[in-house]
Amino acid sequence: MNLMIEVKDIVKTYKLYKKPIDRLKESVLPMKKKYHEDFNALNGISFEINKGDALGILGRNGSGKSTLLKLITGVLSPTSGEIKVNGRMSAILELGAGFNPEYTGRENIYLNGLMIGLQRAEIDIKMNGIIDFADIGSFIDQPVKVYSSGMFARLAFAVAINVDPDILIVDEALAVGDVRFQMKCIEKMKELKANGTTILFVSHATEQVKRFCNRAVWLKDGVIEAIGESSEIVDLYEDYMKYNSSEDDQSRDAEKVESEINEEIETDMIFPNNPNILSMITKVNINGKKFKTFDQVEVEVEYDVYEKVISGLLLGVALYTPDREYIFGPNTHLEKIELPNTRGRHKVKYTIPRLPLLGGTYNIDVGLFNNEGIVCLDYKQEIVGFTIVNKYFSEGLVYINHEWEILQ
Ligand SMILES: Nc1ncnc2c1ncn2[C@@H]1O[C@H](COP(=O)(O)OP(=O)(O)OP(=O)(O)O)[C@@H](O)[C@H]1O
Repeated sequence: MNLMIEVKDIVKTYKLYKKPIDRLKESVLPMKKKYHEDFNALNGISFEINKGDALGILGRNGSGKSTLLKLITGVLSPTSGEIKVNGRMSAILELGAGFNPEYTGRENIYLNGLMIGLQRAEIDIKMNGIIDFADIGSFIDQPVKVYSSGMFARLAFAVAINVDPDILIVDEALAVGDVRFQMKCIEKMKELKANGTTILFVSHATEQVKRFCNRAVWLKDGVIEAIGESSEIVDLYEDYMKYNSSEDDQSRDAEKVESEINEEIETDMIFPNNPNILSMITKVNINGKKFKTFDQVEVEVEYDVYEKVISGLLLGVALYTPDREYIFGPNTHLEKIELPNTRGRHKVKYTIPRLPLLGGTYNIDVGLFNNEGIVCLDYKQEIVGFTIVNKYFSEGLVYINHEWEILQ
């Protein structure tokens, strides 16, 4: 095992001032009164990352994720503790960080390359690859202050990803940029991961962490709540968030999933004008609105693929209660079903032969993803629903097979 990052008992204390003037008072009257409160954004963090690990960093807003990444990249220094980094690191922390707004895109590629530790000649060799990857046309010779956030994202990613880093650090940035570009980035990140690059990845999209990372750490109020195998940690975190998410977190989640409820869509395949739409769910049908426990439920999903082919396309069908309790959500990738992924219209039938749910109302979400579920191509929340009505025969959410035995 090759240790790439070692974080030992890190504490990061920020000084919090009630009013801006307090900071000034404290600096001009240094030996007098203390005008600030100490706030530990991180408190006693220790972990190690080995070569080839992809570590997802989870935590609600303000839990200390960005602070941790800034400490690892050296943008900030810890108040106490030690961080050892072994290898060349490239990072996308905040979009535009590390860019000089007055420089052109091309000049900023040099600036970033030099900061990462490349020689000018090495940057020259990589320059065309980076420009091709960013794909922002003639803007590459414009000052970056005129860029849109999408262009920024493209350039920042193109640089960070194409400089052969030993360690790549990505903070949320994937959320910016269009689907096509996200897919390109994920492909490249997978390639880096396969070649042994160590990756640290902060994302509010827990599914991305589950699918892309092998390990994850959950930060809560500046301490490690859990660390380990990514799917386990994501499950723990999601469980916690279900009952403890703030409005802030919820609004982020709502942004993530554009829900289009019970939408009726065209019957003929129409190619969308928007080049970011690569595939779309066009129809979802269910074989009834009212069932009894153990009835067969069939959901037919029709979708269009607008690309010649979408590698790694997957379809997921998820069952929810009206309170958005997640009951069950298989997908074609996990179950090794080869989903048609070439240009044209396709139709898939999902069958639950004996639905074990007890009385109540249930909803179904349908999602199309690519790259083993990392990039969402289309998502229909609560697109169909049904009710289960029975004569009274049991209680609870699901019927679990069981036996009774009278022992005495
Ligand atoms: N420069 C600073 N001065 C004072 N407090 C700060 C400073 N930077 C961050 N903090 C505080 O430290 C805590 C951790 O912040 P941090 O940005 O690391 O959280 P985060 O998990 O990345 O949050 P988000 O998901 O919203 O980006 C927060 O309470 C934040 O308000």
